[in-house]
This record gives sequence, structure tokens and C-alpha cells, in this order.
Amino acid sequence: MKLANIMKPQLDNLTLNHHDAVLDVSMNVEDIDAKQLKNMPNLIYVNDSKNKIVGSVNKSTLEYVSSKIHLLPPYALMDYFNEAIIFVDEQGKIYFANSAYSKILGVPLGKIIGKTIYEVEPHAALIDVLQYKTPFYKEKQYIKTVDKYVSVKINPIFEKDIFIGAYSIFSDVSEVNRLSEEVNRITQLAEDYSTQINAQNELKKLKIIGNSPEFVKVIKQSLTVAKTDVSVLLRGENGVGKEVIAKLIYEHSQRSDKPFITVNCSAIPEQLIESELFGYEDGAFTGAAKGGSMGKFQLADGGTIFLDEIGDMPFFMQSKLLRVLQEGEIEKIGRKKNIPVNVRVIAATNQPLEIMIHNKQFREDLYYRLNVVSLKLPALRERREDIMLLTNFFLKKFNKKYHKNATIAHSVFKYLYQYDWPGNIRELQNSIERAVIFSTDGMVNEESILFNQPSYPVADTVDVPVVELKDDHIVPALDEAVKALEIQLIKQSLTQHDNDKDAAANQLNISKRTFYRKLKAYQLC
Ligand SMILES: Nc1ncnc2c1ncn2[C@@H]1O[C@H](COP(=O)(O)OP(=O)(O)OP(=O)(O)O)[C@@H](O)[C@H]1O
Repeated sequence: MKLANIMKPQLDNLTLNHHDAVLDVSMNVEDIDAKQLKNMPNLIYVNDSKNKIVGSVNKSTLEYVSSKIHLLPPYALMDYFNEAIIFVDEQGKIYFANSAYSKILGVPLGKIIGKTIYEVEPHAALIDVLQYKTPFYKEKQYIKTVDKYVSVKINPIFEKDIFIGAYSIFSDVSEVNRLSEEVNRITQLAEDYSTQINAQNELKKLKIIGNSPEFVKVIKQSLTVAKTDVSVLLRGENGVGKEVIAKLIYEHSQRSDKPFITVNCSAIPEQLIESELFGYEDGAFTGAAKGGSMGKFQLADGGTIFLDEIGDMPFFMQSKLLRVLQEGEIEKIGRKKNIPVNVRVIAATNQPLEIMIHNKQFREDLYYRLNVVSLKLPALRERREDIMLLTNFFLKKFNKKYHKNATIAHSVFKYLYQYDWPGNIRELQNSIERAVIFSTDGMVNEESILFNQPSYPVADTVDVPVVELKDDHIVPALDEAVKALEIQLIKQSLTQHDNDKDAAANQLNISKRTFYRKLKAYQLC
């Protein structure tokens, strides 16, 4: 047979590519022009009466089949196909299926021939083709019963315009599908890993510890936002690491070679805050230092200012701060002309600013100005998997600092893991530091950790505070008693630490903000 006889029939809904040869089964195999076929890896096999494509075989199969083809009945050839093939009549009765069908669907042919497709595959798309008499093609069809994906083509068969049945050809693409899903998964993983590795490397360099997804997410967001110049509002409980993140953002920003100035808004007395932030001119007020003073904003010019505890910024200062952020210039006390400043603002708070806005304690316009990007740091109890990492990190750090070689008893880890850490990383850090200091035989045991918890140390480390009850029958109001006790403990702690407020706050296991607020409230400063 000449190539001209290898006909390209008018095939509905099927595209042949130039590597395909189409073979009519009515042809004699001797007629096949082997030379021509050599260049055609796929032989499309065509039903003799209807010119319908029923499948393809590869070249090596073709060579084998070519030698036998004249011995085989046409339908037997279909067993050489890689694709599953099934023919049903218009009632859905299966009158032919090839061995690939049996292999892909895992059913012996003897069990299905003669049955209906409704019994054998009740959810088969072939059933829809029988009903609607229109073709159905799908690249990726899931077959639940065998948990496989197939690429399927189903065509109705018409004999002189009378519907006589349908056939389905499909091939198992589960492996291809699995591979492509695997490729997607690995690509995604690789992308995740590379950002994760970047984040992890940065963490290592900056001595920031944390591996939990919640924490790594904040780190990634911080590194992204660092590249921009927008204002960032850091939120989270005391001691979660807001200042640490503020520094991370600064160090990865384009302003990293310019100053980073921290202002703890709760630590500055209200009457001094304006001069602290904006500075003053020589002789601006009685007691002003000679030569005037640069405010924090001027010091931060070109760089970043970190406004910690922004919720404690006095209300009158909030509008001044807003003006600076909007106009980009400061009004120095005692100076007529404003000074332009270029400062990126990172603010932090653990206060509910939204409620404060409602209560008219915080300006809404300032809130929106600061809150361009808001990052919420998880509490330590929300990322318990990091407790061990942090514990080991602090243990190493304080062993080095105090020339000790303390290790932590196994039983203590369980306790550390279960505890809720209301003071977050700061509390854990302090606990480990004190445990290392008090470790005697090189072992941090349960007592030395428990010793550090607020319910234990207060009573153990200082003399039991006395709220004197002069008459057994007169019990003071609880708030008064608490106040007296707090004053006593604060004073005692300040004395022990030569008035070092940060150390005293640490000892009492409260944040600097809370400490300064109490100093103010009890007029101890
Ligand atoms: N991921 C971390 N790895 C190691 N140390 C950390 C980490 N996060 C915080 N710390 C340490 O914990 C302490 C508290 O952190 P930081 O001052 O940043 O918290 P904060 O949220 O700003 O607290 P506050 O709200 O009380 O001001 C610091 O000593 C800091 O170095």
C-alpha cells in the first residue's frame, strides 16, 4: 500500500499530528509501506466501516503487529493498545473492552462483557454520552473507585444517522498527574524554603530565635516591609519582641546606615515629651540647657524612629506628632522656623488602640497614619514549639555571661513547655537568667525555675511585705493594700539595683511600660 492509501479520514473532533499515520483495517498488511511508516511513531488504528479512530500503538508494537496483522481479527489488535477501549450499545451493554481497560480499572474482562455500563461503572461519563449522544473529552478525569486519573475521549456511534452506541478511549495519567503535582509541590516547597532560609539566615545573624510558622511569617512580612518606607505598627503583648522586630525592619531598610532612635513614650514625663521629641532652642525656657537640644526626630533625620508604647503618647502630643508625619517638619520649642525632617516611623503597642479611639484617648487620624502596615507578633504560648529553642539560646547566653555550665533537667522542659508565659520572651529570658545564676550543681531543676515565677519569687526573694493591720477587725480595702505592697516592692527593688529602673522592672517581672506607669502613678520618680 502506498502512503496515499494510508488515508486520513474525516475524523470528528480529533486532531492528527504529522507523526501519525492512519490505517484502515481493511488494508492488507503487505501493502503497508514500511519505509514511510518508520518516520511515524504513532499508528492510528481506524475502525473499518466508520473511519473512527480507536487508538494508537507505538512504533515497536507496530513492527510486531505488522508481521502478524493479517493473522489477527481487527478487534484483537486493540489489545496491543496502551489506551483502554470500551464499546457499548445504545442500551449501555458492553460488547467489547480491551485488556488495557481491564488493567487500568482492575476488572477481569470476563466479568464485564455482556453486563451494562450502569452495573459496571455507575458513575462513568460514558453514561452521559449515551444519554446526550454528544462527545465527551477530558484531559484529567478522576475515577474514584480505583483512585486514578485518566485522560478520556468518548464518542457516540451513529450508523446512517441512527444512534447505535458509544465508545470510550482513555489512558491512565495518574502517574503523569502525580508527577506534575509533585513538581508543583516541590517547586512550592523550594520557594518556601528559599524565603524561609533567607529568613532563618537573617534570624541567625541577628540572634533572633524562632522557628514556628506564625513567627517566621512575621519575619517574612517584616523583611518585605523593610524594603519600603511605609509606617509600621507592631502589635503584641509585652515582651513578645516588638522592639526586636523594629530593629530587624530598620536593619533591612535602605536607611540602615542612618540612625535608629528609640523613644519609649511611657517613660518620658508628660511635660518633657515635646522637648524630648522635637528639641528646643537655646534659652527657650527656664532651665533649658545652654546651646539648646536636638530632639529625637532631629537625631533620627534620614533614619528611623521607633515610638515604643505609642498608646501612652499624651493626647496633646498626638496631634503634634501627626503634623510632623504629615508635613515632614518639626516645630522646635523656641524656634520660629520649622525644621524639615525625613524620618521613617515604626510604632509599637500592646494597647487596644481601636478602643482608645472610641474612648477619645487616641487620635483616629494618627492611628491611620501609623497603621499603614500592621504586624501582630504572636504570644509565646501561641508558638510553644519555640520555647525549647529560646530556652537553649538563653541558657547558652547566660552560661557564657556568668561563666557557668548549667544544663536543664529533662523534667523542667515539660514545665517550661506547659507554662503560659504571660510575660512572653522577656519572662522566659529572665527565668533562665536567674535559674543559671542560682544553679548550684550545674543543673537547672524545677525549683530554680519555679522560684522565678511571680507567685514564688516575690515572697521568697524579698522580705514578706507588710501591710500593717493595726486592728484585726479593720481590714483595708484590697486596692489600698495592693498599692501599698506595690510601692514597697518597687522601692525595695530600686534600692537593690542602685535605682536602675530597667533592672528593677526585670526583677519584678513587669514590662518597662508598666513599671514607669506605676512610678508615675505612685509619684516615685
Ligand atoms: N525572637 C527572639 N529571640 C531572642 N530574644 C528575643 C526574641 N524576641 C524577644 N527577645 C528578647 O526578649 C526581650 C523582650 O523583647 P522586646 O523588648 O523586643 O519585646 P517588646 O514586645 O518590645 O516588649 P514591651 O512591649 O514590653 O516593650 C528582649 O530582651 C529581647 O532581646
